[in-house]
Amino acid sequence: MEPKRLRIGSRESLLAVAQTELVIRQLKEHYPDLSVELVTMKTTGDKILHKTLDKIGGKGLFVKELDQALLDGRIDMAVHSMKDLPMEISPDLPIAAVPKRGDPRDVLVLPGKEDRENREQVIGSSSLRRVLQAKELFPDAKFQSVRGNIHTRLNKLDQGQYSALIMAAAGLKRAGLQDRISRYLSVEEMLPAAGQGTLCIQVRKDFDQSFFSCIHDRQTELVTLAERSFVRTLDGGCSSPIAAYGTVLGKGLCLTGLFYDEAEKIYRKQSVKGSLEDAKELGCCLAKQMKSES
Ligand SMILES: NCc1[nH]cc(CCC(=O)O)c1CC(=O)O
Repeated sequence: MEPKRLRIGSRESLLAVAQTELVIRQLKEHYPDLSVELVTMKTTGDKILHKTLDKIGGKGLFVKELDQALLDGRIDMAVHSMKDLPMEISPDLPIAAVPKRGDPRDVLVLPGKEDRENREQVIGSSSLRRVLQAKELFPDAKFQSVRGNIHTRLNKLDQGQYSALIMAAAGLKRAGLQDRISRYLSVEEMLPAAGQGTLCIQVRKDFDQSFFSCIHDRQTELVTLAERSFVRTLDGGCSSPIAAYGTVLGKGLCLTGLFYDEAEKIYRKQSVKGSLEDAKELGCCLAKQMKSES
C-alpha cells in the first residue's frame, strides 16, 4: 500500500535540506498526491566543530541521530549523502533506494574577492584523501584543516583564512553554489571518496521498499556497492585515506581504488575491470590484491 504521508528526516544544513528537497521533488513526480513533512536535526558531526573528523572518531557521525529517529518511528525515511554513511549498515535500517549519481568530482574554490597580496598558498581541506592527492597537484601549497558546513567553509575562505578550498562538486551544485567552482579536478587528478555525489534513502525494515523503485538507479547502486566494498575490505578505521571510484561501460564496471600505505608513506592506486553484476566481489578483490602487493 502506498503511504499518503511521509515524514522525511534530514540533517539541518542547507545542503542536506537541498538534497532532501531534490529527492522529494523526484518522489512527487511519481506520486503527485504524496504529502511530506520535512524533519530536520543536528547530528554529532554537526555539533562538534572544533575537531577534525578523524579525531572525533566513531562511525556514522552524520547519521546516528537520524537512525535513532527512524527506529523510534519519528520519521519514515531519511535522506543521506552516501559518502557519510558508515560501511556497515544495520539490517533494521536498509537502504531502500539509490537515485542516479550526481557529479562525483572534487573542485577547487577560490575566495570571492581575489586578494593580490603575495601570501603563501594555504589550501583548506579536512580530508586526508584530498590533502594527499592535492599535494601532488600543488606541491608548493600548505594544507590546513577546515570544518563546518559548506557556507561556514566558504565564509572562512572569503574572510582570507585560506587561499583555496577543495570541496565536492555535487554539494556546491545542489546548494546552488556552482558559480563558486573555480576549477574542476578530474577524477584522475583527485580520486573521489566512495559514494561521492550519490544520495541514498534509508528506511525501517518494515517499509515497502518497492515504493522507491521509481527513483532508484540500478547502475548507481552497483557502482556504489563496488566502491563501498573496496573501502570495507581495506578499512582499518576512517582516519586512513581511502578512495574508490567506479564507472559503467556497457555491462562492465571499471573500478579504481586508492589507499595510503602507512609503512611506505605513499599512496597506491590501481584499476580493475569486471562485470557490473559482480560489483561487490570486484571491490573486494581489488582491495585484497592491492593489500597483498603492498
Ligand atoms: N563530508 C561532508 C559532505 N558529505 C557530502 C558532501 C557533498 C555531497 C557529496 O559528496 O555527495 C559533503 C561536502 C564536501 O565533501 O565538500
